[in-house]
Amino acid sequence: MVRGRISRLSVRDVRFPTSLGGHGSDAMHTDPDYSAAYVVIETDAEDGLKGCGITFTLGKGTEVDWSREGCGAPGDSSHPKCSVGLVGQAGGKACLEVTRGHEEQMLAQGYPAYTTSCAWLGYSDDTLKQLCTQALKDGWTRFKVKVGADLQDDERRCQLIRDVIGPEKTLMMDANQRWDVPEAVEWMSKLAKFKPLWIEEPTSPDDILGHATISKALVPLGIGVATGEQCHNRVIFKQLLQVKALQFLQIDSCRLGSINENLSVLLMAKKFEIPVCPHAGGVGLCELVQHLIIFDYVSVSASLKNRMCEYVDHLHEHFKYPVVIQRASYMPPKDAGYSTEMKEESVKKHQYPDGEVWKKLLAAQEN
Ligand SMILES: C[C@H](O)[C@@H](O)[C@@H](O)[C@H](O)C(=O)O
Ligand SMILES: [Mg+2]
Repeated sequence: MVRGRISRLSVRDVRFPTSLGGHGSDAMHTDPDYSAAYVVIETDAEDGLKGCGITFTLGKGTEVDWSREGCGAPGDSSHPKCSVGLVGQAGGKACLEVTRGHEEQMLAQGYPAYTTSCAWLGYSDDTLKQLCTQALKDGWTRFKVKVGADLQDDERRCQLIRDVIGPEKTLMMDANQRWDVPEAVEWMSKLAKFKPLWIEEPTSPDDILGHATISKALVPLGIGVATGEQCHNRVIFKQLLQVKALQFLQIDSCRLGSINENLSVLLMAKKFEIPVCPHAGGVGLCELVQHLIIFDYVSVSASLKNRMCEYVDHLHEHFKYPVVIQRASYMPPKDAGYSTEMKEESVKKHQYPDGEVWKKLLAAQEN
């Protein structure tokens, strides 16, 4: 049923200076400022029905998305590191069939997560050690480390992490597209001793056959290939699945334009029996993707084997309905909608370049 007509649309450039602390840094993106074009569509409906959307970027990309979304055509994102998610906030629960037992299990235990927050590439060894130690204490058992810029550094950092977390905990590696195909195989042969479960984005995300070659070469080493955070539609995923290019499929709630596109990928993954381990982090990606992955468990995959959702411990405080993590798991959100809405106060403060935070930072840069 249609309620109300669109009465106002706003697009704002919201940026968080994450580069100052090295948060989010990897072999490809050395100083990201986690940012978003934040869209709110208001209606004249009496109950104040509105829709909120985010396009995650690493800073400057917001300008591109800002102009595109301003034209009312979100959904396609083809430049590095930008994701689009736009959805009504007033919907109820997803109206698809659920399996009651699994729903109850989720409500009690949550969906298993892994953390990327301990081992960004720009963190010092001390920070790495300290964050891994703390994460272990907090109950985390699965960790992801950024690799790919310098082999010696990678070896030292991975050793350091294994020393803290021990041989049994799960370790994943993420190269953020840094290598070509032979280089990926060679590099991972050197890092195999640290027993990674997967290597993520070993090469260009568009190189479907390249991923297949890497997958095949790494099977004897017991390392899977994970990819998907840059895949913008179901056709790319279809081909990755068809040529056995991945062992772990990483949907991104915003990069794949629309919930429907995400759902079709979840269904394909089920058909090919490949576990979905969503990409998250950035600005609001954890908030959004938790809905999709819990739906996947309850209504599609019905399995937790080899499955976990990424968690990144930044910027949740700016969201009206932030994720709830307990015992290293995502607890199912209880509010209606897609958890996309940001706090107005945060948006105002971080608006670029006029928000309070940026005014100060830009003034300091000039002096
Ligand atoms: C630039 C970003 O922080 C990426 O490093 C991040 O999204 C990453 O690829 C991830 O898998 O979490
Ligand atoms: Mg990644």
